Amino acid sequence: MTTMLKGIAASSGVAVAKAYLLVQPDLSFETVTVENIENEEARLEAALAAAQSELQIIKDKAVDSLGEEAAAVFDAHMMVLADPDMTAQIKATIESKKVNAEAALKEITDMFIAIFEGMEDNAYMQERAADIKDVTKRVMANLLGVKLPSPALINEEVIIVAEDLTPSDTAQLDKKYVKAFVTNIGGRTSHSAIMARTLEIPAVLGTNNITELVSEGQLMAVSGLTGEVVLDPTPEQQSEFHAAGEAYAAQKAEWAALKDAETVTADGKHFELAANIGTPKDVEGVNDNGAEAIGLYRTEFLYMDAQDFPTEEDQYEAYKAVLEGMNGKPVVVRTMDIGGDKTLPYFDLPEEMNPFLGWRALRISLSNSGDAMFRTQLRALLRASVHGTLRIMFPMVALVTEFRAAKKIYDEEKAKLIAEGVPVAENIEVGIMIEIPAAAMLADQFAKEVDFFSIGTNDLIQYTMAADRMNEQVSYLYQPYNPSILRLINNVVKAAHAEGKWAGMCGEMAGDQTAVPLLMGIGLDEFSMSATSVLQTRSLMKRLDSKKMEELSNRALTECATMEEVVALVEEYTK
Ligand SMILES: C=C(OP(=O)(O)O)C(=O)O
Ligand SMILES: [Mg+2]
Repeated sequence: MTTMLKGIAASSGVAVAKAYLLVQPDLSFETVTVENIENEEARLEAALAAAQSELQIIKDKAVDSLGEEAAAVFDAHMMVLADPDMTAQIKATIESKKVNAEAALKEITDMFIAIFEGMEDNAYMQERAADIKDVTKRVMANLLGVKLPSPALINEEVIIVAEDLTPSDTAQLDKKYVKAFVTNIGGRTSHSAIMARTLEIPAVLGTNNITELVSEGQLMAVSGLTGEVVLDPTPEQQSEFHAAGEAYAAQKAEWAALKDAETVTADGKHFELAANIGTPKDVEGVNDNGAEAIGLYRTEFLYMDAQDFPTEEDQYEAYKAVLEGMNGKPVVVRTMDIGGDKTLPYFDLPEEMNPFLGWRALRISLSNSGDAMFRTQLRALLRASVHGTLRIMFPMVALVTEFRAAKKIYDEEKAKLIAEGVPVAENIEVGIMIEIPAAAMLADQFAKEVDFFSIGTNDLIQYTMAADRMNEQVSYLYQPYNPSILRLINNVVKAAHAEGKWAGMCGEMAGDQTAVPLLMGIGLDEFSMSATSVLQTRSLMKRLDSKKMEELSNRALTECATMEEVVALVEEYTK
């Protein structure tokens, strides 16, 4: 029977394909007495061999998409599988206890895990314990004949269904086969949504319970334009979704004609259209979509995709590649923003009640344990600065004194490099993100000391509304067009201009087609968004008159009490 549901439209595009459940299967089993020992040992051998070949394929794919170093973890897994001692002990247990392979596998691997985990001050052995756990799951799944989800093994067109997707899950999705994804949690500004837009994979998030409603292989139709998801669509519904997909493709082709056009309004005012990136690989998409700059390079992905802190040299290479790839166009690099929903396996972040209100981003960089990491990043950036137009930005600034402390460290590292005779570019702008209401309120004071602002609305909205950006139950409070948010933004832009500085925006609101007319009216200088939204925004700006948008924003700022009133006003002014 056809089921329809609605989630948050998080990445544009339409798809009709079979569901692929990326959820952990039930690996429970009964311990049974077996007579046929040989048969049990053969089952074990077969499961080990199947797990080995699955891992080989996963590893090969990971080498292609993430590089040798990041894929090395799978070598460790394959070594565990091939360990003759462990296999011998499992077989010995089957023989002596006359139990099924599942029970013997569990008994022996549990024993190894307990021994390794017990070596508390030996990080290497702790990691081996984690490897054994991972590998055991795969062998157990093969014994039980259930499928362990392995997105890297997908070789037909599917729609991924999951509770949530981590940035590294998302990075492994192959666009050739993954036609869309649908999740239980997350919203437009969650990192899975941002990655989906970068990869141009349609996505609907925050459906609450899609993982319970859909079964493996069930046909689904998904629209990342409207947030609609249909299970077992009728042939008519399938053709409707296909038609919507074609209309969207035609629209995209129209926008593509604006790739080399200037971003000017109908009355000739220029706005800078920039793109956000997560890795040097994304630069290609930035140029393909005709962006004029990179307004946010989220460097934390460099840290998240690594097995250990990235070295100064590794970072230098990444920053250089991005600067060179942009051919002299400005690149705003944000220093690392770890914490919140972004954790590092090799860095001990404390368990917190409220990670988004906790120890994250610049707060880590300015602490004793983050100091060395921060200085390494700044040195890599300063060294790379000669390869293009670099701007540096600090995330999560609440206090003027935090900016001063960060700037002092920056000045120290710059002076050291110059003393060492290392060339450093002369005019590197140093600015801050405005994503905490305290900084938005005090923008006039900050503006005297910083070179620029970039408003991070993803966080600014969640902190202003006290509504977690990942929690769909409070997503109704997550209101970019609420007059309170517009007033904060207006305060920031006007404060910057009063000091002769520029103000941009790198939160997802900058590419939101309802927000853009308001932001143009407020006088935002730079709009940085998913690369895939740039051309659509250029097309919108070309149609609009800047003076009329000023009138619109003034009215929204002074007359409106609710988001709905603002939206109605935008509709009236952009018809
Ligand atoms: C751009 C932002 O940063 P992130 O989404 O990485 O938190 C923001 O908060 O708006
Ligand atoms: Mg942020």
